[in-house]
Amino acid sequence: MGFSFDTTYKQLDSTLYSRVTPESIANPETLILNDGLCADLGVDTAKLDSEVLAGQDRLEEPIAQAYAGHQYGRFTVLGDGRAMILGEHVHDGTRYDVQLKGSGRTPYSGRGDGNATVSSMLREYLYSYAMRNLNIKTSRSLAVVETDDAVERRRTEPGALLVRVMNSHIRYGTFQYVASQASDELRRFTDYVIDRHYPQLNAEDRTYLEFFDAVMQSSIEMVVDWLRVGFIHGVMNTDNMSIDGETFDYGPCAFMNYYDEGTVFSSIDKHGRYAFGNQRPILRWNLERFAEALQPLCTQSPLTYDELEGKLDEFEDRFDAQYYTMMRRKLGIDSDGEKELVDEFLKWLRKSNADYTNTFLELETPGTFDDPAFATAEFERLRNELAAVGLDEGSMQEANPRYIPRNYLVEEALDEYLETGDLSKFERLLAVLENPYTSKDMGSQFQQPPPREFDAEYTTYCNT
Ligand SMILES: Nc1ncnc2c1ncn2[C@@H]1O[C@H](COP(=O)(O)OP(=O)(O)OP(=O)(O)O)[C@@H](O)[C@H]1O
Repeated sequence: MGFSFDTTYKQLDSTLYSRVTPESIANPETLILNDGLCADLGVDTAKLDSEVLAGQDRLEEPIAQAYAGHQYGRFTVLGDGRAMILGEHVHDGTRYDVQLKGSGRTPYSGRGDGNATVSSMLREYLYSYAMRNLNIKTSRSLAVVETDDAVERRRTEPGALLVRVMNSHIRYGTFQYVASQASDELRRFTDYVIDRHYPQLNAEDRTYLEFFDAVMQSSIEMVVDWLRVGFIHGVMNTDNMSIDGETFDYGPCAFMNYYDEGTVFSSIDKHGRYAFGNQRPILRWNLERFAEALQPLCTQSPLTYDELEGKLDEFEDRFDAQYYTMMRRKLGIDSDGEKELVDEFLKWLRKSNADYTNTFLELETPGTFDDPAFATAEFERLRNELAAVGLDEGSMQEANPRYIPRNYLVEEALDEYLETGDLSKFERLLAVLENPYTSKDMGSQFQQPPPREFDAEYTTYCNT
């Protein structure tokens, strides 16, 4: 079977999207296809040739979605400027958006060319693949298709399309957009989103307050998962915050190596707004903007704005509870207590600036890494204290990855493809990241952090 589309978004108000046509593409070439995702979608890989993947053989008229968002704190009206939804694919009762990214201009492109470079789409493929295998809710990448067109960015590269699959692409920013339009659509749109994403808020107790609560909870879980593995999203604008707690838009993201809550890699994040340790306060800020977008619903019962603010006031406690539960799992502590020990360990991490990923592996199995940070009396003392209450191997193995996408290895793999057309390094990395918690030894080189100088200079880019 191929895709089986049934696009409910088109039943919404026409201001919410535009009907679009993918650009015609000469010689699309599939570089990589995600077999596991094809199986999950119930789609036969033989049906997905590069023409189909590039939207050239469409079953439905694609749409580009309208949305708004706070970008670096400033409100802007946006929309899919280089993306379009081919359709909503339904399989086994589950609905998925199938979206093309890098598919050409749309009514929302502004001055943009609508395109994406092959290295940035391969990069997004790899990070979303890693996140999924790290058991973090995320968009998934079905394929990368290279085109014949050259795309000019920092360097000129072949263009490419990414076929991206999500439960939906509805963002906090979609609500901001609907709320900013003088229309009655907000209530209908909110009901649509509840039906699609939170059907468990069933008819009797379905209130908009519970919807807000559920979105807040799924976002907290997502960001706590990021903190668990050292992920820095890099561009937590409200248009990149999924309503369903799915991580997406892997533009300037990267994983932290050496523990420092101020870590920023994105070239345009000059003030560290989206630094590793700022992801929690930024999530709260974003939720405030989301609550404001729901404000028009508060003029009628059952929701009042005070109730929404009451929920926001729970944010810190709820985030902390989730965060400490997660940290205890990383340290193999079963019980609910030991907050002080967790804090003491975090203090050590801040001071030592040790490699975040390897620290927990070293705690579990001392002597794994030849790193002076782990040969100190203080680390030894903390380990002994933890051993008295924690270090439960089972929980540690589930919480602590052995492999993350190390920034320098990702860059080497992408450079090799650009320079020689050889994808083997990239494919090897995907193989390592297929089972990031595996006990199988994939080779210690994949656990090696970069030289500190490389890490300090490392820069990621948006919209490439
Ligand atoms: N080359 C481009 N041409 C047209 N629009 C673009 C281009 N690059 C980015 N945009 C638009 O700029 C806005 C912000 O970009 P952002 O980096 O958040 O999105 P993106 O990486 O293109 O896509 P997404 O957030 O859906 O993963 C989006 O509305 C996006 O569609």
